[in-house]
Amino acid sequence: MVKKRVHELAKELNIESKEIIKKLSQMGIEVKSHMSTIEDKDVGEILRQYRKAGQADEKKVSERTSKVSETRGAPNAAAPTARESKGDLRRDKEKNALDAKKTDKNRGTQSGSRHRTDYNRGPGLVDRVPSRPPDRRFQEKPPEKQARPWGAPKVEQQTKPKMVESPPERPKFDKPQQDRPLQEKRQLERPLAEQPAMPKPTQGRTGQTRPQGEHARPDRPFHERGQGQTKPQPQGRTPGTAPQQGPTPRYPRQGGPGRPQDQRSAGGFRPGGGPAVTGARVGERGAAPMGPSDRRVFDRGPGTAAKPRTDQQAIRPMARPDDKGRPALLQTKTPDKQKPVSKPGAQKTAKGRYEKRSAIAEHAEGKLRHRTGPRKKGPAKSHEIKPLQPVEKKPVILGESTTVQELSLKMHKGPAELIKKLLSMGVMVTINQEIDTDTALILAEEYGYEVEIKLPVDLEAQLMQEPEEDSALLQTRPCVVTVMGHVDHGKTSLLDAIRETNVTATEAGGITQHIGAYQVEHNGKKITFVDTPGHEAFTAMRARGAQVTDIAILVVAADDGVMPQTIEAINHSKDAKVPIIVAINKIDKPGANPDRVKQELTEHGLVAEEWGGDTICVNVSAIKREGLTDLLEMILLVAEVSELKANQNRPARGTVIEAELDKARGPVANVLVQNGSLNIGDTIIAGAALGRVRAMMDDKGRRIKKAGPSTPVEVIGFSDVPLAGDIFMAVEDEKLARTIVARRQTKKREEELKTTTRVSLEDLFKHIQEGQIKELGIIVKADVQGSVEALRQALERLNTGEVKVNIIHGGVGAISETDIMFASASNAIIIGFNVRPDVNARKAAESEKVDVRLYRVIYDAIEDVKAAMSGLLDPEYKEVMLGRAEIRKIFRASKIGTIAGCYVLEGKLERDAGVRVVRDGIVVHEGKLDSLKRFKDDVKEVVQGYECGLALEKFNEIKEGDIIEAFSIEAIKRELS
Ligand SMILES: Nc1nc2c(ncn2[C@@H]2O[C@H](COP(=O)(O)OP(=O)(O)OP(=O)(O)O)[C@@H](O)[C@H]2O)c(=O)[nH]1
Repeated sequence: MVKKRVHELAKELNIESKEIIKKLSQMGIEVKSHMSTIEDKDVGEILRQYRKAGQADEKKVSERTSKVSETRGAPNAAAPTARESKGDLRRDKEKNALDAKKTDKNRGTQSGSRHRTDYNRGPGLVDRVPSRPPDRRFQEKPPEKQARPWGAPKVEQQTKPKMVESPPERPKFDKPQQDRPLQEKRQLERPLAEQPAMPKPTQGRTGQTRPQGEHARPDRPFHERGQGQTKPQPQGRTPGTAPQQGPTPRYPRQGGPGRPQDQRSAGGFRPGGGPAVTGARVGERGAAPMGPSDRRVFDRGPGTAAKPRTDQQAIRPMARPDDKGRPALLQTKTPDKQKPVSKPGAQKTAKGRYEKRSAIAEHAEGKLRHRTGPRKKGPAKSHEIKPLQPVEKKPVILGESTTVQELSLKMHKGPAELIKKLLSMGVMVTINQEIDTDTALILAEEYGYEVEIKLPVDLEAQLMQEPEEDSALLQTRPCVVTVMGHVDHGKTSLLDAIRETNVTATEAGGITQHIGAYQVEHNGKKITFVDTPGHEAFTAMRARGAQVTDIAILVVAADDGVMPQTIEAINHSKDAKVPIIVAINKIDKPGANPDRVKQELTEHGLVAEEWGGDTICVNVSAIKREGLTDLLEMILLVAEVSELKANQNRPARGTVIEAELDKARGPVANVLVQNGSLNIGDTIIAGAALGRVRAMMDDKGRRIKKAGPSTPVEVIGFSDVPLAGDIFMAVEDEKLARTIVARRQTKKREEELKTTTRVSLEDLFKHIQEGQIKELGIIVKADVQGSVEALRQALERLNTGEVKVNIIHGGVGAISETDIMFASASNAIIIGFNVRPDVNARKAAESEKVDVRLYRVIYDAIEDVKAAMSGLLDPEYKEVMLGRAEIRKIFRASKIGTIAGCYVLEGKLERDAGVRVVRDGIVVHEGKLDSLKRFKDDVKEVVQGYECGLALEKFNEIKEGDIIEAFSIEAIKRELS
């Protein structure tokens, strides 16, 4: 017969092998391990001892279960007493073990064996396993770990009332159902974090042999000690217990972590599983194998009187906003005294959490709701999910101008999208190109943006702003007189006569070519005269905002009468609201007729005083110096009536009359100080020129240190040459002046780029239509003088009523850089016949944007000009220069012909390009390439810096030094004019 091993016997007895070993040791039998064999007699002895103990257990269990049945008023169908079969020892033992575990579990112990159950039962059983102490691991666990699982029957509590230390409090567990709401309410009033997941053991500890005070720590609250276990659970909880970490299980688990599997199975409840021992009892109440929801029903049933509060703890309802209408039991409101550890605002936080969940849920469903009531303050506020608000487009703030990129950032649109949009609007821009405010405004409005235009602070206006004058500081100033009139009516002669100087003699050709300003004194009063070459300068000055003159002297030759420029001068003076004094000059001449002049003036709104009008007319003779005094007196009279005053104790301000660049002195400006005083050392600004007054000369060339109002002076010290008509001023803030000058220079360059319109045959008709061009200047260059003359005559015959052809220059030879510069200065085009521009001329033509037309047939040149003047020029094809090569060596081959060894000077030569042979600027041949080689290989192209060999189609008369020009003809799109 095979001997039993230790573990086999232990398994048979459902105990641990260790206990068998210990038992054998007590019997004086030493075994090494659980695999050791045991003699049959020893096995019999052990079995005998355990059977004896098992019978005692059965008896006790039977007694307990009977009492439970009596207490619950239900038949004890599953009582162990029903089992009479002594042969089924193992099942009996298991049953006893299960009952024992239930008891232990309620005590808070984790005894998994019958042995331990026996150990707790009394001294009589301890002797059997004296060496095994109680398992402290489970007793020392936190209360949550020792809690009785939900659903565990309270049979032991009922069957062992003698173990309860405070019997009078027991009825609390046996309260009828109507008392439970209060209990549940207390349970719910407790913050979730305070509530342990499991009920604390109450009965279990009382059933232990260990003295009550053993586990009770003096520093712990009373209810955590042994005495506290007799109290109802809600009150027996520890205020201030550490908040439970992690989510609270809705239902207590039957077998928590660390619990032996056997105990779990013996817990009396198997969710979804077959009924265990206590499951049978559940079934007695009409409950089938239950799920979690069933458990709650079960625990709240009438038959669960002994059940304390586990269900409320497990299925504690969450705080809900609709608690108001719910029974008090389910409401979450808690009196302050019932929540000793609840933090201020905890209730709101819980609510806020709920609201957050609700908001998330609503958001997920796309049902964003709008809060109608006032928003509650508190911690929950930060957790709320606000409903999405429609994105509001902020107004686009525009400045003076903006780039496409800046606008795209402001409008949150892609630059490409804006460029595309602008293109559809007919505006072709790049990403970094500036667009004006109007365009930006339209574009922003296209995308539904509001636009705010905030122009930067206008420093210019700030500078130009005239300070308010204190009338007490104003003093009478000399009047400024401008002399105007038709050509050769004697303006300069009259001034000469007045100044008693002879300026005319110094003028080249006797024609006034610059603006002069002079000051004379008559009867102790100064008069400043400004001589102008004509009305255009006058107009230009006014266009720049300069109201230079106080009185206009209109010179009309008595023998000539009112002429076109006289009329223009009248109109300008009227437009400037300047009083006019008519000087009828040359009265000494035999044909002089002042009355006819007065008559003619009346036709233009100037009626002489003697004829009942208000126009002063003075008969003068500049040559004979007659009537000059009368004229001066009339000037002073008008000035007096005008009450011309100025403050000479303020920074100077005036107008640039003329300016030039002197080789020795640098920029020199003739300025008229109109207000304030200009001093040496003053920082001055005029247009885009900045400077500091280094020296000043009066109209007689004398150095002065100060120039008061209405004083013409020559100023040295400008950094650049200002323009005639620019307003100049002395500024105290040099930094501001520099900033403004920099801006003006930038603006000036931009305007120059915008307004520079070079005439070309392509847009000639457009300019003619716009009235910008009334004369077409042409420079003719040809290979021979005969061609020049032929072209000149042919072109000059093309004059029409709208435009006149003016051959400003004609010559023989290649087109030079000088020709280009001349054409640029005259805004003319260049027509080349059988000639080519040299390298410098080509570069100059590109930079100066001079239109250079090259022809080999005179007729073509004439037809082009004719078509351009009539708007019929067909610019469908345009020659594009590809490159130039110089012939450096000539090779002659009998089969091929003449081969040119070339060096590509610029660009490239292409095999299929058109070529032109240019010798000394003269085109000697135009045709195509026959071959293009690099060494022995045919190539498609040869670029700059490389040598090549080429042969021309049907042309062998090439020479070393000839230039081969390669070109292509490109079709260009005709634009509608
Ligand atoms: N007989 C006579 N000749 C005069 C008189 N005044 C000017 N002249 C002559 O007229 C011609 C033109 O005189 P200017 O003083 O140059 O005339 P202007 O109006 O200044 O001419 P621009 O400067 O070209 O506009 C000169 O030959 C003068 O000698 C005059 O009172 N009598």
